Amino acid sequence: MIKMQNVSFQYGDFTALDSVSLHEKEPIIAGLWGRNGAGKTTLMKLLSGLEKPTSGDILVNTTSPYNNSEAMKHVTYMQENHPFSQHWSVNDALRFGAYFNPQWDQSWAEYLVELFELPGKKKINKFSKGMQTMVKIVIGLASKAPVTIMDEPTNGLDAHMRKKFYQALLESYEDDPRFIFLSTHHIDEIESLCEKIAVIHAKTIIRYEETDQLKQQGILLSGEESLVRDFIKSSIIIEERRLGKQISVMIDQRYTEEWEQLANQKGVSIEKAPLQDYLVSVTTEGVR
Ligand SMILES: Nc1ncnc2c1ncn2[C@@H]1O[C@H](COP(=O)(O)OP(=O)(O)OP(=O)(O)O)[C@@H](O)[C@H]1O
Repeated sequence: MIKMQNVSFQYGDFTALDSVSLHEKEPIIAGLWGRNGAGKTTLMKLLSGLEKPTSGDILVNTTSPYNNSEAMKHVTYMQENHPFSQHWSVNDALRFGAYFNPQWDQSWAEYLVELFELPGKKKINKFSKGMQTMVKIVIGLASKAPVTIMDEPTNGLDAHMRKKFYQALLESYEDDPRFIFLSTHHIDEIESLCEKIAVIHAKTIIRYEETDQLKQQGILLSGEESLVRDFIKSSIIIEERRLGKQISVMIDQRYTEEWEQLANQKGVSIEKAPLQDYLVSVTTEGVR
């Protein structure tokens, strides 16, 4: 489906991505998590052929995406601020979607427009941020492209609409399994949908793992400082807070029953770190 091998990318003198490798051969829903400016959009632009890598190789469905209109018939990329024409209504956007995507599913498009209660004739530039996101979702899912890339697809959606998005995405994926890649900086918003998660940091992909596996990482320990320090021994501390004689640390370990039993024996309090906190901590330079 997609393969990036040692890909680097520069905007002029500035290196935005450095030696990125990412390989997925299964049709799955995968997430791309990274902090602001980490390079999510740049990576997505490279995958969708909008930018040419400075070095390295990219294959999408076995062909190089850059400047390759044939390959791009099988890739849909919905950008964070998608450049819809000033004059387009939803109906116009659907017409263009149908024109550019050979696998376009008009009945799905109409179903989604109804699901999101979008007015078909109103100009998209008069829509709220959340409504513009919904239009992106409609085009992205109705395209049924084997590689569907969506930058920040939950941007501006309220809880109710987010739920509708989850439902639509999963239904669409079950009907037609394909590689769907979603970026976010709030992992909680997409984690339940994604089988795997890629983490981008320091200009490269530092993890690409099963979501269930990643969710087990990160242990929070707190208690009297000497007890906690003695307990963690050589584990890597990725976050540390102090309150008088007490400290609270996060360590980069898998939460297991064994850790739980040991902590209880030593009088150290233990909990599983929330995934978002864990990701923020592993991508924060400093405490080690
Ligand atoms: N056109 C450009 N010219 C120069 N630098 C750029 C350009 N576009 C992005 N960058 C830089 O490249 C880096 C990665 O940007 P990118 O937009 O890919 O990050 P992102 O993870 O999508 O960020 P965010 O979550 O804030 O949208 C940032 O440091 C950004 O300032």
